[in-house]
Formats: sequence, C-alpha cells, structure tokens
Amino acid sequence: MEDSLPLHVCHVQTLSKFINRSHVLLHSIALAFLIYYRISFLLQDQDPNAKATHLFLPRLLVFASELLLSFIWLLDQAFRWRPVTRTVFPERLPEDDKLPAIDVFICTTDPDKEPTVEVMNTVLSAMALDYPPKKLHVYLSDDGGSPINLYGMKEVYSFARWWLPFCRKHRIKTRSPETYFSGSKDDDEGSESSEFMFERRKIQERYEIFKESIANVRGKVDGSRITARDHPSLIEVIQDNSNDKVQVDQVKIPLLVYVAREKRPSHSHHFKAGALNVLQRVSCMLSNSPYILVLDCDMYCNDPTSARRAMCFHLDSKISPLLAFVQFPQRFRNISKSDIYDSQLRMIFSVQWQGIDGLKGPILSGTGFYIKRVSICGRSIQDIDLEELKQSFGSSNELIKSLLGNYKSNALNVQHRLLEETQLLASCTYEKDTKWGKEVGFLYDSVVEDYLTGFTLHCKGWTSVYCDPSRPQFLGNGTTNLNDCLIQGMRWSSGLAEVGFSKFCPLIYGPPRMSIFVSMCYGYYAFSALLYFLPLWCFATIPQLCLLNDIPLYPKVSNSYFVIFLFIFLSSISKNLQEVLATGGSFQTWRNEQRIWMMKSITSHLYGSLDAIMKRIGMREASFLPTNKVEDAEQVKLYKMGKFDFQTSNMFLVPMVSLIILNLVSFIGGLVRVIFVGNWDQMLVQVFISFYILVMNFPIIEAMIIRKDKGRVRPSVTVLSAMFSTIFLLLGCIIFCC
Ligand SMILES: O=c1ccn([C@@H]2O[C@H](COP(=O)(O)OP(=O)(O)O[C@H]3O[C@H](CO)[C@@H](O)[C@H](O)[C@H]3O)[C@@H](O)[C@H]2O)c(=O)[nH]1
Ligand SMILES: [Mn+2]
Repeated sequence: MEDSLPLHVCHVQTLSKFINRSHVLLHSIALAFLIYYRISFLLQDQDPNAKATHLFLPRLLVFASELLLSFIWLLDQAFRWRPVTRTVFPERLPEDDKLPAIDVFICTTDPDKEPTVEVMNTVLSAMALDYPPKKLHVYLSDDGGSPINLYGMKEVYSFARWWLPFCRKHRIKTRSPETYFSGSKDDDEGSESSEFMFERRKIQERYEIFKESIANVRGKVDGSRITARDHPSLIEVIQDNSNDKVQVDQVKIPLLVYVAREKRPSHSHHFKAGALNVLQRVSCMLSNSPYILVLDCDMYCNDPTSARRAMCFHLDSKISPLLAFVQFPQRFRNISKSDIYDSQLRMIFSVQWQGIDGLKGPILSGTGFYIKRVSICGRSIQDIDLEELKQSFGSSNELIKSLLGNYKSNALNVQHRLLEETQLLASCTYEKDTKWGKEVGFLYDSVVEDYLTGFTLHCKGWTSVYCDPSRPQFLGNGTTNLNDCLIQGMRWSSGLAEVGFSKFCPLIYGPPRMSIFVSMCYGYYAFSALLYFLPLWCFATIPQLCLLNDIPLYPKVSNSYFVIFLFIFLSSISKNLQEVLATGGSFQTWRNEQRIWMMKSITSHLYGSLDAIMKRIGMREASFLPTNKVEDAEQVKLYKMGKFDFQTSNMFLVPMVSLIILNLVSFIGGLVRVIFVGNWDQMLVQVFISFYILVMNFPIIEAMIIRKDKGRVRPSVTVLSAMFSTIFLLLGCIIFCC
C-alpha cells in the first residue's frame, strides 16, 4: 500500500494562520505597554499621600485582573497557531473483509431525563452504520439498570431486522428512524418510486408500533427508579425473539449487548468513566474489537459513513502506530438560529479543535470518537508478566487472556462461560486494588473524564486527529435552557479545574511530555474557569464602585496610554468577531456568545472552581448531574424566540441580577457625577464599562422590568438582589472612601 493514493490529506489554513499570528504579535505588544503603564502607575502613586492606600487596592485588583485575562488569552493563542483542515477518501479503503472490527459503546443513565425511545434511536443508528455488520458490535451501558431499556433493546433487535435492510437498500443517510420519519428535509428522498414509498410506509408503521410498545411498558415499570443506585449487574446478549422470521431471516445484524453494571450505594461508581470501563472489560470478553466508538445516549449517527472515515486515519500506516483516536465534532440537532446559550459550542468545535489538530490532535470530547482499544490499556501489554497484568487489570484470567488475544469473530456464539465472566467484570468490587481509572481505561480523577483521559494519552505520545465533514456525522441534544446550560457549565468548570489543581496540572505535567503549545491548550481549559471568573467579577464591581467614589482607574482620554486600552479592547473584540464571521456566524452570534460567556463566568465558573477546590480538600464528593434530554415545549418556545429562560435557581440568578443592579446604579450615578464635576475625560472608561455590561446583558434588565411571562426574573429575586447590591455599594464606600 506504500505508493497507493493517500486515504486522507491535511491542509494548513494559511489565511487564518496569517491573521492569527499577526493578531498575536500586535496584541502582545499592546499588552506589554499596558503592563508597563500599570506598573509605573502603581509605583508612582506610592507617595505618602493619605489617600494612597485606598487608591492602591482597586488599582492593584484591576491590574491583577488584567494580568489574569492576558494570561488566559496567551494560553488560548496556542489554539490559533496552526489551524488545519482534513479531507478523507473512504472510497480508497481496502475491501470490507480487510476492515478491522469496531465496538460501539453507548452510555445512558436516567430513563426520565434520557427517554428510552431516543436512546434506542441512537442504538439503531449505530447498528445501521455503513460497515460490515459482522464487524460491528453495539453495547448499551444502562447505569440506571432500568427494565425499560432492556425491553427497548429487545424491541430494537426486532425492528432492526426491517430497518437495516431498508436503509441499505435505499441508501438512506439519516439512520435514526425518529429523525428520518419526522420528515426533516434532506437529500434522502431520492427515490420516489411506488415500491420505495410502499416500503417506507410499512417500515414507518412498524416504527410506530415499536414506539408504542415502549410507551406501554414505560407506563408499567414506572416507580422502579429507586433501584438506579442499587442493583446487581445484568448483561444480556440480545437475540431474536420475534416470530416474523419469514422475510428477514437472512439479514445480518450486528451483535447487540445490554450491560447494566452492578451499582451499590456503598461503592462510588465513577459516572460515565466507570461505565465505559465496564464496557471495555465486558466487550473484551465478547467481541474484543481493536477499535471503539463512544457515544452519549443522545448522540445518534447522522451519517452512516463515519466509521469508514475514521478508518481512513486508523488504517494509514504512516500515522496509525501513534494514533489513539479520531474525534468528530459534537453537533446538535436542536440549535435555534439565535442560539442564545451558545449551545453549539462554536468556538470549541469550529475554531479550537482545528487549531490543536495542527499541533498534536484534538482534545478527547466525550462522544463521537473512534479510539484504538490498546491506547486505553495504559501501556503496551505484550511485554508485562502475568502478575503485573493482574495488578493492572484485575484478577480475571479470562480478561487477561482476551487482552493478549485478538478480535473474536465468533461473538455470536458467545460461550456461556464467558458470559458468566462478564458478570464478575461488571461487579462493583472488580476494580478494587487494580489500576482501572488510575492508569488503565478512562480516568476517574475528574468528572470530565474525556479531557483528562485524552490529556494523559497525549502525554504518553499518542496523537489524535479531527475529522469534521460538512454533513454532521453525529447529532445530539444541546442545552436549550439557562438552567441546564449553567449546570453543565458548572460540571465542566469543576471537572476541568480539578485537573488543574491535581498532579496532572497541564502546565506542569505537560511540558516535559509534550510541546509547550499543546500544554498551553490543555492549560487553557484547566484554568479557564478560574481565570475568567476572577477578572470578570472584578471588572463588574471595582470600576463601578470606584466610579461612584470618584477614583479613576484608567488613563485620561488625553493621555497617550488611553490609546493602548482602546486598542486592546477593539483588538480582542474584532478578532473574536472575525472568527465568528469566518465560521458562519453573524454579529448576533458574537453578541450572544459574549453574553453567555459573561453569565457563565459570573456563575458556573465561580461555583465550578469552588466545587473543585472543595473536592480537592476533601469537603465535597464528585457529582454528575446529567443534562435533561426531554424537551419542555414552553422552554423550547422561549429558546426558539431567542428569549432567555430565567427559571433557574437563585444561586445562579442572584449574582447576575445583583451585578446588573450595581452597574445600573453606578452608570446612572457616575454619569450624573461626571456631568456635575466635569471630569469626563478621567472617568470615561469606567462609565463605558458599566454601559457595555448593561447593553450586553440587556435581556436581564428586560426580564426584571418588562417581561411578564414565566421566564422572567421573579420580583422576589430582584428584591433579594437589590439588597445584595446595596451591601456591595456600602462596602465599596467603606473601603474606598474613608
Ligand atoms: O453516571 C453517569 C452519568 C452520565 N452518564 C452518561 O454520560 C453521557 C453524558 O452525559 P450528559 O448528561 O449528556 O452530559 P453532557 O454535559 O452533555 O456531556 C458532555 O460532558 C461529559 C463530561 O462531563 C462527557 O462525558 C460527555 O461525553 C460530553 O458530551 C450521557 O450519555 C449519560 O447517560 C453515564 O453513563 N453515567
Ligand atoms: Mn449530553
């Protein structure tokens, strides 16, 4: 295969690279001037003036914030250094019988938040991947251990006997039946022949029956939820139990396995990472495929070709020895035009991942990646002796045998003995005194297991690639209400900060093991929560309190350093805007992203960082609140209209509303004061900061004063927040005035 055509090519985005590097240069020079100005300013005011100490503190705080923001900006620039784009040529892959086998892992945990029909759609879409069926094995991990999901899997098996041939025959692209039948217009409706229409109608009827039967069972098994945290392991290879074997008997169906690991309240189960590690062991017994596709339960395969695309990298002999995983972007099916909560995570999947792909490869992103099984085994296992293997992987001889062996093609005739062994492998005590979660498998030290696991892989010398074809390969549910968005943001902040504070701190653990640029990228994520919430809290309070107390913090308009501040402000905004526009966004997208970034910094990032610190000192246990995948019609309506839904806890609302009130007061008070005193050229920047914050967060003001619907800010919250703002204002007077 040496001189045959390449399976993929990689282009450096020359224009972006040029723009990014020029921006880095100019912006850094401006920051250097700013730092020089601040230092000389602080030193020069150190005279024995009585007021000096009161002037010193706010200036120091503002300077510290500027330094923190500059630092996180610097880390972020590593993502901008060498952005690349990749193209694949799946048609050049070898014949089907030469393709390696794939195990698909799908995780679900809570049938109330993750409806069974949706999970089963993901399972079906994975079974229908365009890949030889006997080389595809689909595992569902059900952390809730709910009978409804097991029932659903059996129904899936019967329905797949019709669905899979239909998709293959008519080359259907959308292989999640729910999406397909909901009639979303795309390029699928190629054939209009009456035969096709007839088959389509028949399958649709079967699909409706399938959904109904799940709904019926759901009604009956309700109330079994208490067992979610306390149940034995149950592993079942799903087999045919239907009667209609007549027509579809010859249909090849991928192996389908249901796995509910044992869970006991006394044992910590390590959330998704724990589930994935159980799947790794169980699948090792049953199919042991060399590659694994990991999917969240709501991320269905929106395009059947992803497996072949991934193989374009995994089968390229030049890069494959070091290649750990091929990451596809997370894209979402329910993003509205305005996307007020930035649920699409545009910056991550359209800018940063392409950037880090040009350095070492994207950060592991939880779902939608094809990973090489041996890469997560910790290290090369061939040359370790048996005792050591058992210390790492646990006591199961069968597991060790399998690890050392190869892919099992006779998976369909799973021996009873092996199936029994899987019960042991899925028990909650199996990992005791082993290296699972510490060195082997997905790591447990953070609730963002993907980021941490990917980081250690990159540290060990593995690489990854980012594959982002124009048709989204996987589609999931984005968060469409403020509450979910902030809670998810808090979990991510906490998990990422946890890594930052651990022995894996990317800025210390990274540089000896990988390039400084890649360490910076990981460092950006580990510290973004801390380095955004501290400065943003400061910028939302200090300049305002100083404005009210007549303390200038910025150079006068007539001072030549004013231009530096102006430049830095405009340069950051315009760079950001340029990226948004270049990736298909609009001015509104930019504004919405800025706004939700401010909101998250004030709330999610703050609480996430505190949570991480408390976990670190042992005051709190890790938790994982899954996002809600059931759509609430009213919330969806607000989201589609681009209206914020402020039905969220006071913990999130009060800080945001308090700061808005504070800024409102300082803006009005400051403006009046400036007009009377006439020192506008000294105070302009501070008046502008308040103004900018108010304009950007206008939806909060609107929801406090104008809106009357359910999503408004409740008057009680406004009152409570007003009290907090008053306390803040008084504190400001005490600290800065006397
Ligand atoms: O104890 C648990 C908790 C969660 N999950 C599953 O984990 C997945 C992700 O959970 P979700 O609630 O959707 O969280 P998100 O914030 O949307 O997930 C993102 O962030 C996670 C890390 O916090 C990553 O694991 C995910 O892949 C990534 O999509 C879902 O399939 C869950 O069913 C489990 O299997 N067991
Ligand atoms: Mn999710």
